[in-house]
Amino acid sequence: MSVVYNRVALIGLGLIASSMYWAIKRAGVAVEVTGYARSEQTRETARRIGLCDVVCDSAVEAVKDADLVVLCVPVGVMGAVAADIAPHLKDGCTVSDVGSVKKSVIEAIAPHLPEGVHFVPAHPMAGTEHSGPESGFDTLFDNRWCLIVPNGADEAATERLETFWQALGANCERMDVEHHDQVCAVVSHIPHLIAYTMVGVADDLRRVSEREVIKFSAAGFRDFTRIAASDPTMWRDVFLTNKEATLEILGRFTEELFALQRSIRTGDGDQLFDYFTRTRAIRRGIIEAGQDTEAPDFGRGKPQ
Ligand SMILES: NC(=O)c1ccc[n+]([C@@H]2O[C@H](COP(=O)([O-])OP(=O)(O)OC[C@H]3O[C@@H](n4cnc5c(N)ncnc54)[C@H](O)[C@@H]3O)[C@@H](O)[C@H]2O)c1
Ligand SMILES: O=C(O)C(=O)C[C@]1(C(=O)O)C=C[C@@H](O)C=C1
Repeated sequence: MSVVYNRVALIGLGLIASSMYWAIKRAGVAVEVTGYARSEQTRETARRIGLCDVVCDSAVEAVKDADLVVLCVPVGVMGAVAADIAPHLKDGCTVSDVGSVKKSVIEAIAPHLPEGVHFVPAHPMAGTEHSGPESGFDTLFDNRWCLIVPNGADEAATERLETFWQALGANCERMDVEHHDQVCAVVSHIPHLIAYTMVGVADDLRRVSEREVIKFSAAGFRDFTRIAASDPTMWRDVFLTNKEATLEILGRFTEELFALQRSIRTGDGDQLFDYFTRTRAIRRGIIEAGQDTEAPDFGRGKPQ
């Protein structure tokens, strides 16, 4: 793979930035990668594990002469970081982010950026429940979507960023801002809220959580606990900044939940069966589209 950006700066050295760094090295798409994280401890860890070619003690230093600057911090602090680095950006460089929410992040970042800097927001649809500089790995983005939200950005700068993400293993798709936030509310934000709630309910039932949860939990509840172990700062910010879309989808979700509750109470087995049949087809569709690498291959029939 050839070099796409000479110098890349990663601001915020957590799961996503560290995965980006290892994937950048694997692909050889940048000559030099600088990094900055707010806490001294994170910077020390980064230096110890060789995360980034140069770990800087300020964001201003990290973005100096960078051709691509990627903001990899929680969505609630994107604006403050943009304000800090804006006067020090190289003319003609691209600024991007990996935030899980787009409308509020664009509103927070864009006003700070000088003319002559290209702003191309992006969002890799890949992650784990882990966070911090030691949680990243180079295959995180392989065969995952990276949503690009150009929002009027320069075409050449957008295509260049797409080439970069493709080199990191992702497939790119462009989306407009509102659509992005609504889709992510459905496929990511509300599922996380449901997992947090389910694990919280189990925890409230102390008797259950102290013994039975650990002892009897099979795949179903374990999947919920994995998701509910996700970073509290990141997810607090997601819900506070994607209020409109998450409240709308949550409203739809509770309506459906009440309908199912009614079916259980009235003994409407047909309604429950039809509902579960419909949702099962969705799961199979995801697997057939090759989006779940851990799932069994339904095409091969039942396991022997
Ligand atoms: N974790 C996921 O599954 C996932 C997936 C896609 C996108 N995202 C988005 O990526 C971004 C980063 O998420 P992550 O999972 O890598 O989080 P993380 O908690 O692993 O890392 C965030 C990093 O940002 C640093 N940071 C926080 N405030 C800062 C500031 N003011 N200045 C500089 N650094 C600061 C933290 O110290 C930490 O190193 C978030 O915006 C999140 O919404 C996360
Ligand atoms: O795989 C996970 O654990 C994730 O939570 C990743 C996940 C998701 O919900 O799919 C989480 C947040 C993102 O913005 C994108 C991806």
